[in-house]
Amino acid sequence: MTALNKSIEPGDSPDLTEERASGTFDTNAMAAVIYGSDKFAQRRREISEAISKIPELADSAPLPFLDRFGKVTEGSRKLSVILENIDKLIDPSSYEEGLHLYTEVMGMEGHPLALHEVMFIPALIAQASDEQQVKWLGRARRREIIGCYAQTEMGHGSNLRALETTATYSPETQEFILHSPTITSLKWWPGALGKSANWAVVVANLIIRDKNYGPHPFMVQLRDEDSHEPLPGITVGDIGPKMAFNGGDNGFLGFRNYRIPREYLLNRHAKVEADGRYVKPPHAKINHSAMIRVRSHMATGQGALLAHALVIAVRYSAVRRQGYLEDKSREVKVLDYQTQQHRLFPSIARAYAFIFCGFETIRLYDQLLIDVQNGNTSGMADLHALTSGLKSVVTYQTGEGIEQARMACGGHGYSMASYISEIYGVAIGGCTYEGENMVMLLQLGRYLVKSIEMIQNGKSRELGPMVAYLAENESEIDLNLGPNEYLKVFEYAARNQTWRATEKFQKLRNSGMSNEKAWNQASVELTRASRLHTRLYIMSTFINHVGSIVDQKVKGVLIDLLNVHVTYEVMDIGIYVQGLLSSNQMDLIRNQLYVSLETIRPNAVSLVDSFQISDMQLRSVLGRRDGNVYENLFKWAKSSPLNKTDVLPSVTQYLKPMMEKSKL
Ligand SMILES: CCCCC/C=C/C(=O)SCCNC(=O)CCNC(=O)[C@H](O)C(C)(C)COP(=O)(O)OP(=O)(O)OC[C@H]1O[C@@H](n2cnc3c(N)ncnc32)[C@H](O)[C@@H]1OP(=O)(O)O
Ligand SMILES: Cc1cc2nc3c(=O)[nH]c(=O)nc-3n(C[C@H](O)[C@H](O)[C@H](O)COP(=O)(O)OP(=O)(O)OC[C@H]3O[C@@H](n4cnc5c(N)ncnc54)[C@H](O)[C@@H]3O)c2cc1C
Repeated sequence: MTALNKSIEPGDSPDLTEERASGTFDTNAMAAVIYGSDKFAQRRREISEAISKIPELADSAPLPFLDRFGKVTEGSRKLSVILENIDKLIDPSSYEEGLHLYTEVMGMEGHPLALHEVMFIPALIAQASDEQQVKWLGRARRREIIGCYAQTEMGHGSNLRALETTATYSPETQEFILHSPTITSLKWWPGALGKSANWAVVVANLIIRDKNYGPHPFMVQLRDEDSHEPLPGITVGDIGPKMAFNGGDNGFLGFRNYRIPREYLLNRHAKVEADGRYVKPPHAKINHSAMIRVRSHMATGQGALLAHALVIAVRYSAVRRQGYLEDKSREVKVLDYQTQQHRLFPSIARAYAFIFCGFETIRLYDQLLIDVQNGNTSGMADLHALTSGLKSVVTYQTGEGIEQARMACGGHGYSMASYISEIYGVAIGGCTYEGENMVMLLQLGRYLVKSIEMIQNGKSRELGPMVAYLAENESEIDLNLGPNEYLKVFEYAARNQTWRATEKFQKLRNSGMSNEKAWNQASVELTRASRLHTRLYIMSTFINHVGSIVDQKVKGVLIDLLNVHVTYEVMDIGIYVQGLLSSNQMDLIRNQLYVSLETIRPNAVSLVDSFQISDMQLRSVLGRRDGNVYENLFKWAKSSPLNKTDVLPSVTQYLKPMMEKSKL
């Protein structure tokens, strides 16, 4: 009989083999659920296999041992090997296959095409007219040019209305003149801008005859396509090392009266005629669409990052033995401690929840894109509100989960051999990019306040399906009935907090305070409402997704995981449900959580194996598939450049003379 867990191989650590043997479901079937289809899960495995057969695609050294220059060079080197072999590796027309290929080979530290695929091409698809797409999209897709998305400035990120870069239209020459008037107007942060990109989608204020029409996207050539030297009028470079993404070249960019043709305004939606007449877009915020796209994909992306950390921590916890339970003859696997399970299993549930929730959000974005291309922008506000909250909650909780995973690995978690700190650095970048989390929670807060105002004005029937619960009344909760009852608990918490926060805002405003001051004074409460609303959405998409699964064994374990999720999440928001649940009910939930941790325990390793993240992609000594951690940890340490010689020049030059001097 073949094992249900497909990761078992001879030579593996017996501890991991034992864990895998206790799994109750087929990990390939679970991978099909995680990656949307059996076909794609299978393609991922085939691509990983094909990559492993090309030695030049492997890291030339463990990435933590490379300096910044080495990391940037390594990214470009591997990219060139990928492109030489691309037809052997993937279907080049598949975005998903490409993403898997890049993630596996490049890792997460950044590379020259990261923003090209994630923002530049999508911005062209969403914002360039058909004619402009003929001109640039094919070139971008064939990678004849490398692009980035340059919006944020040194002095302005969250508040787009304050951007300083200008694009002034000159009807005489039919050109836009791009200019950076101050230091604070320098574009600052765009990924791949510093050294790699030769084109950019630049967001600048459109000025026509002294009137400012606000931020618009322009296609701008930055570097000569032959020499790669910056073009006259362009100042560009790298912004220096960061917390993570150090294989990437986030950059700065300034313009000195730099001219581009009128046709370089991305004009699918807004246009400037030759005589300077402005043609308005169908929605004032349509220029923000590249950001909505990235935010829509962030739940899946962050779920994957959390998954990376959990693969490492759960596998390692099954081979790490420390202390005793009943049997004093052998130390136990640390995964058997309830505290360890409480640290890790709710995060496994969240990783699955984020991935499933991401499917739904991407579907909503793809639908919106079609609608907008057909001139229907009515869904924009809803998706903007939803994705603003979602990116904030998933990035924060992912960071929390990764940090717990690191601590769950004890001392070795702190070593770069675990690679967890790199994953953490990458993940928490998401709390900031695509809109700082507090700012985005307040965007959702605005939407929630408006929803309450609709109810107050007798327009409950006009509420969208995601906020309809705000108009409902509390009902009795019977927690024995399963996940849907927990959903009602969350609805209660989100509804109560949204009403309380809105009423606080309204009361302050009615007391004579300005709208802005009242908003500011209610803002912490509003962000709390936004988080609860978003967590409700995540829970409901998790429940719906599990309900749709056909394979009964997979569904069974996901129901167990859902039980971990709903009980943990409700305990976590205890303070918001005190008016609904008695202390007996809270005790009941707490006990259900502890039982559900025990229930999931035999499947813990199989649940993380199902993410099917190869060793190459994981880059973690602690998280190796075979569980042979200790001998490889020693090998890894020995490969440190510091160990090339027994006596370092710094010892000879400084420490020895110091010790000699002290002897005198
Ligand atoms: C692999 C790693 C990749 C990393 C890549 C990273 C890339 C980046 O980070 S790119 C740069 C990202 N930058 C941001 O995300 C900036 C964040 N700020 C904003 O998005 C905006 O400034 C804002 C949304 C916070 C506010 O927009 P603003 O134009 O200033 O609008 P108002 O606050 O006045 O709101 C007016 C009105 O418009 C609604 N609205 C705003 N955005 C949208 C939208 N995208 N779609 C639909 N509606 C939108 C907003 O809700 C307001 O509505 P009302 O309340 O009805 O007035
Ligand atoms: C890894 C990484 C990659 C990036 N890639 C790109 C890229 O490719 N292209 C690009 O254009 N940009 C990029 N950025 C920039 C990024 O989008 C901005 O840094 C981000 O939007 C936050 O803006 P800020 O830096 O101005 O933060 P600030 O707005 O200065 O935030 C500072 C503090 O002020 C608070 N704050 C600000 N406004 C308000 C408000 N209205 N109400 C309450 N609190 C407020 C925030 O909550 C935060 O606590 C990247 C950033 C990072 C970290």
